[in-house]
Amino acid sequence: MVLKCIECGRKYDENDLRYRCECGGLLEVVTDLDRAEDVFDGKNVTLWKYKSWLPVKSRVSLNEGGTPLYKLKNLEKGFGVEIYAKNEGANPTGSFKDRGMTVGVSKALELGMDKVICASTGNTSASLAAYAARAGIKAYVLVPSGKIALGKLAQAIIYGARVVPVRGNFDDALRVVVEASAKLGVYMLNSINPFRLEGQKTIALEIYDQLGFVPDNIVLPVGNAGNISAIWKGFKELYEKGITEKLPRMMGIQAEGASPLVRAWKTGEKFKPIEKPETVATAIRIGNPANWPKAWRAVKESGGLFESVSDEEILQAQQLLASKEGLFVEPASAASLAGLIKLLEIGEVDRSESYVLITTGHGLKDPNVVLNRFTLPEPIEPTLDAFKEVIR
Ligand SMILES: Cc1ncc(COP(=O)(O)O)c(C=O)c1O
Ligand SMILES: N[C@@H](CCOP(=O)(O)O)C(=O)O
Repeated sequence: MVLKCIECGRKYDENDLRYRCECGGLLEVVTDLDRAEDVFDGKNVTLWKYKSWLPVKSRVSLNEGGTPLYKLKNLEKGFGVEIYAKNEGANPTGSFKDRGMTVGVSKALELGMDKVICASTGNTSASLAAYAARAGIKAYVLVPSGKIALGKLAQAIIYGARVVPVRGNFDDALRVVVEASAKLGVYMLNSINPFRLEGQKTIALEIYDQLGFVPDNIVLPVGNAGNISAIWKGFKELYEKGITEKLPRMMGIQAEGASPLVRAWKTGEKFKPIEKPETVATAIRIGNPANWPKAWRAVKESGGLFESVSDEEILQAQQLLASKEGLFVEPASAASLAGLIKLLEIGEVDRSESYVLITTGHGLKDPNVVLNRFTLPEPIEPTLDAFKEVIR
């Protein structure tokens, strides 16, 4: 396997320690499709079932992947469309990042690296910390001070990472991490690292394996824009290998206050970062998505779209998923349903098609966002009469 620049096509050895091309372009792994096996029988789905599609030989694993794909029957009745959710909150640390980290940390060991680093709005740091612990190597995680959900911070701390709060947002932290990885000999495991995205492309492989068909549309939240690029790469490889005959449309959803891709998409202007991103969905509070050229290509090639949703729409969708389907996801993940609802309302989508929402992270990671919106009633006396009063 080799690394290839998505801008100029220059190739590099897979063991070159680099994250970008000399021209500055993003790199991607060129998968050896002759080696990739047709294992799609709908059985025993886990990430490592697809090892012949992945660019590593070693394996640092916590049994990631194999996440449930639910048919959202109650929401389907309400909205009159076929909807599924691929629930990535069921991964070992509660988000899709584990798919990237099992491959990324395995690659770090193959390259002989004993220190890893990332910038994070929370989930990447939790996941990197866990996989570094499993591998017995040191993790440094830089997070925007005061802007990371409680559960994610607790995870990074308890897994033993060196947590470094930064006075600034995610984009500022990532700048420092990119410099540190170039100058201090630490291996960077943000999604600019193409091996991270190889792990994440297994979401596509699993969706096909579990459904037995390629859905018409994939709807997912977009932050640093790695996941949408990775999932598209997975579907394209299935297609290029001749296993599937169809490709889905990729629909990327951003929060209104952090939506540089939506702005460029809708205005036709050149992509420009947002200086001060803001949203209740802290996981996607990102103004300068590092993978934006890959995400743009995924949406363009697939005939998809970018759309934005307000914080209120995100929180309502979070409540809907929990109260109608028993799925508690974090706010960023609910942006996928919020996006689909908005697209249905404005008539931008076809009601006869199927939609798979990627619910990217577990709701328990960010309990405050729920507790801040709801107040408990006064306590009652411990008697049946008091309870009867309540339900009267
Ligand atoms: C829960 C959650 N959802 C969505 C995203 C967005 O994914 P990406 O950065 O790959 O676009 C992130 C991280 O950015 C996340 O943590
Ligand atoms: N939401 C992410 C942001 C960083 O994205 P990455 O995929 O580039 O690591 C996080 O959890 O930190």
